[in-house]
Amino acid sequence: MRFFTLGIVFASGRNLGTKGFSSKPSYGSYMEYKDKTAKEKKQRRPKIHWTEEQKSVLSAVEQGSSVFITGSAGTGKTTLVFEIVKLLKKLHTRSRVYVTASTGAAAFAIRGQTLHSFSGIDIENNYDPQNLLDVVIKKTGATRNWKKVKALVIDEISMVDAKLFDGLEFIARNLKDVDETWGGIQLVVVGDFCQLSPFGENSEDGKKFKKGKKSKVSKKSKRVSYAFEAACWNDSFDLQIELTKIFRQSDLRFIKLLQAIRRGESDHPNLALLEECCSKTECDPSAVQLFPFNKTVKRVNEEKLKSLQKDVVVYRAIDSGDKSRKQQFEKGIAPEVVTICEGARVMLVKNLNTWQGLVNGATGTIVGFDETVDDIFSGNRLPIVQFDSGKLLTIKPVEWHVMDGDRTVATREQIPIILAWALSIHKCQGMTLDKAKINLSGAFAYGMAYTALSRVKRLEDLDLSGFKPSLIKTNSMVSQFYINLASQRNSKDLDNSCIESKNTSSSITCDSEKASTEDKNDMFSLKRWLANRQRFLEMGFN
Ligand SMILES: Nc1ncnc2c1ncn2[C@@H]1O[C@H](COP(=O)(O)OP(=O)(O)OP(=O)(O)O)[C@@H](O)[C@H]1O
Repeated sequence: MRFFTLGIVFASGRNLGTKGFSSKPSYGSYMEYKDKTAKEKKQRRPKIHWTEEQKSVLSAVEQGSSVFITGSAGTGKTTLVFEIVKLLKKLHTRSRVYVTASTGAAAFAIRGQTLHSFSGIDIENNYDPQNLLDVVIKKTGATRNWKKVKALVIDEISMVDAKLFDGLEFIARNLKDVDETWGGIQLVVVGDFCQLSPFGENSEDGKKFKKGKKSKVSKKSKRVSYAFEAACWNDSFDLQIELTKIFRQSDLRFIKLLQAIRRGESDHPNLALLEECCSKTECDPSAVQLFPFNKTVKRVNEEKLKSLQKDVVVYRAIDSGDKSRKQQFEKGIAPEVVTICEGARVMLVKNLNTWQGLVNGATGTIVGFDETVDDIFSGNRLPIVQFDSGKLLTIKPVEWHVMDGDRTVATREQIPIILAWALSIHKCQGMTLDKAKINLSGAFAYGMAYTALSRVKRLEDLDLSGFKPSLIKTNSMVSQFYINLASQRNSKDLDNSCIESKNTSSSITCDSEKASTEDKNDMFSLKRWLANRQRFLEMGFN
């Protein structure tokens, strides 16, 4: 098994283009409308320059290795998954690659299906491996998936229980009838254990538990067990890698602050920076408000919509496909009903055009309804959104799919916006927000403060209330996991360097040059390199 963790490297955010869409498209027929939408999708996409870390993952995947990819928020995990899926499909053919995520929202984001629907496991199942196997064998579709799968991607692993992870491995080994870990399936597992997880003390039920209202759920979910605690975890991967180059933020002070919060440090000197964000007197009306609880979010959005005192327009989703699979839409981000009016604050919930900044999480205001374009299904005029970036766009319906491998089993058609005066912190995981007004009062979960604060690119875009250092919480098992991951990499670095330095006396110089050219701005890497160098000298190498 290999461990691989590079030093922390900071990079500036991507520069997005400025071209806008026409605000008043006029499409004669439904087919023309679909054609035009397809052409728009094919517009130039931004070029991604893969980092060395990302490249090492891609080359490992290309060689058939099983990998675990982790890293802070905004390190490009999801971006990498898309590229990995392309590679896997070339390696194993389309129909043998299954892309899954532990939640509906995450599954939509990576154009996959939920882990449960792929595997045939129900959420309420007892995770005893033999019991799980018995459940799956009775399901023809799931058994077929397991027999067919050659590569399995699992995103948002922080939300998968250790027992479930072991159970899935047991099923794979048995149904594949191959006596290897995971029955020889190439596994790609992705996630950040420092962000939110839905179970145990990390869920809203955890709050009930703390307050002493011992509900059935809270009793059951008292113990948090992370996938990395699974007995098969270490044998499951050839490579475990922590991506360290952060793309979402570029301000070094902010990055350091977020890293400290991610590690659960509630006394970091950079915490003082948050004080400035707490003392803002004027609230930017374009900022998305984030709250720990859904009920607050719903209340704020409803109150705001009502206060506009305008006629509302209602868009109902059109669902098609398998009835049981359609239920999955309820858990996803695709809204069933969108109720809006002129002046409403909204947010895109699908990437429309990454190059133009029209991405999941982009916010704007409804400035009117297009007189020339009807929603083909509801007959309503389509809404025109003035995005905060300045772009004006008529929002047309898009499709979300529930997949079973490479088969679409259900489709939802809806306009891809939701009301966005307020959102829950759980819902914003994975999003980049232009501006956020975060109220952390009552934040109850490990990683909640980190997940919320890491959504914005700059400290200036943050308006904070209800914050106290005690809200910074990281599970100690999670911290230990990351320390082990880093230290195993460090000792591997040292071993390799020692071998190199025995072979060539110039190896330290070469490494030094490499560090200074590749990681110019990377103080952490440099410090680590210096520490290693010191250890070298102490060991008698020079
Ligand atoms: N190699 C790269 N070059 C330039 N931009 C990149 C690169 N990799 C990722 N990005 C950009 O970084 C941003 C964050 O990426 P992404 O959403 O994939 O991060 P993430 O690790 O999945 O974040 P989160 O954990 O919050 O979901 C995106 O805008 C993405 O386009």
